[in-house]
Amino acid sequence: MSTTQADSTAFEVPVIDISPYTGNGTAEDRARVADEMDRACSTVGFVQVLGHAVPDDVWRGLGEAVDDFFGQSLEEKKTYVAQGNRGYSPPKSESLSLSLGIEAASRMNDFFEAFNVGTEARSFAGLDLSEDDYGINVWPDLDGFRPKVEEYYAHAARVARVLTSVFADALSLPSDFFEYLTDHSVDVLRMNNYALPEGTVTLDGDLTGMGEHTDFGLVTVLWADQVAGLQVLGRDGVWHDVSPIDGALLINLGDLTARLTNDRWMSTLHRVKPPIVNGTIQRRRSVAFFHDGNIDATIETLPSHLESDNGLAYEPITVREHIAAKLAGSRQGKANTSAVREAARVRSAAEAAR
Ligand SMILES: O=C(O)CCC(=O)C(=O)O
Ligand SMILES: [Fe+2]
Repeated sequence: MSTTQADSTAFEVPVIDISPYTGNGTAEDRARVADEMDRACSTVGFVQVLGHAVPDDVWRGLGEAVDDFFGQSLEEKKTYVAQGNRGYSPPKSESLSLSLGIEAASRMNDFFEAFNVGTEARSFAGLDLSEDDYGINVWPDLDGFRPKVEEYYAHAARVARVLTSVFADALSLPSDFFEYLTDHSVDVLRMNNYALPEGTVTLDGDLTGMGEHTDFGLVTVLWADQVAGLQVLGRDGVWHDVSPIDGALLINLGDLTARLTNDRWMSTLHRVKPPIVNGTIQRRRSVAFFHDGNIDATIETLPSHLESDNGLAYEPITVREHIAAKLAGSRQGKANTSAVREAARVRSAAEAAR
């Protein structure tokens, strides 16, 4: 067994049933869900969501698509390497902790491999958007892959939008508040595969599946295997193992929502450190849907949350500027010096674990 510095006692990721929002819930039921969301977002920043209404066959189809894609040879997968935040990322091509300005302790890039698709500028015919900001999808030549992924994508996008309407209620905002931030949202679906062919690296217990990071945008909807590996940094400064209960989607807030609420709602640090059992890593899959907001939207702290700034107010930032700074870190090895608050949290957790 590797040491993961995780302690799973006394840490729970709240379970919230959002069916009053996905169906026709009463005002009272919705208010209860919004209250639960406010509590979860201000104490944990991760939630397990039930009542999301993703049909079982769509859920299963996504898993099949992921297996089909990653089951190909590395050589085949590499033919889908693409520009920008699209296509295939081979193992060890990224280092997520640099998105926070932190050098990975192992100085080794993360071993996950990923395949990304997302919103394209050309889907918004009436708007003058650049493909450089959005990206052009590449689709593998695999039977059934594209329809399965597109079906799940549509559901994940729906769930993300339902969540922002829960957020609007929970933050006492007008119910259409998030619409002006998200009507041409930069959304990306990232399929992650954590598996290392035997003999490719030394299994020394210091391997990182995906380095510690916060997500960049408004909210992330995460479909994940129940295999161990995902760890979340609690307010106690300790990394906790998290795995979803049956049928739950995990959701977590990103930096932009933390900025809106001046950190009352948490963009929680997380990482993936699969346990190594008898010298082998158990394969794990996850699929993250990132709902990041319109590329040209300016994110500034809500007037209702300006008071709680402990002397550290966030400057307004556009979604474009924020994403560019984070990606420059994880993809080009350039530390993001503006993520001061998040980086301080990672360092103090490392100190505490010593
Ligand atoms: O694999 C996971 O469970 C987490 C993935 C993740 O954090 C990400 O893709 O941003
Ligand atoms: Fe993440």
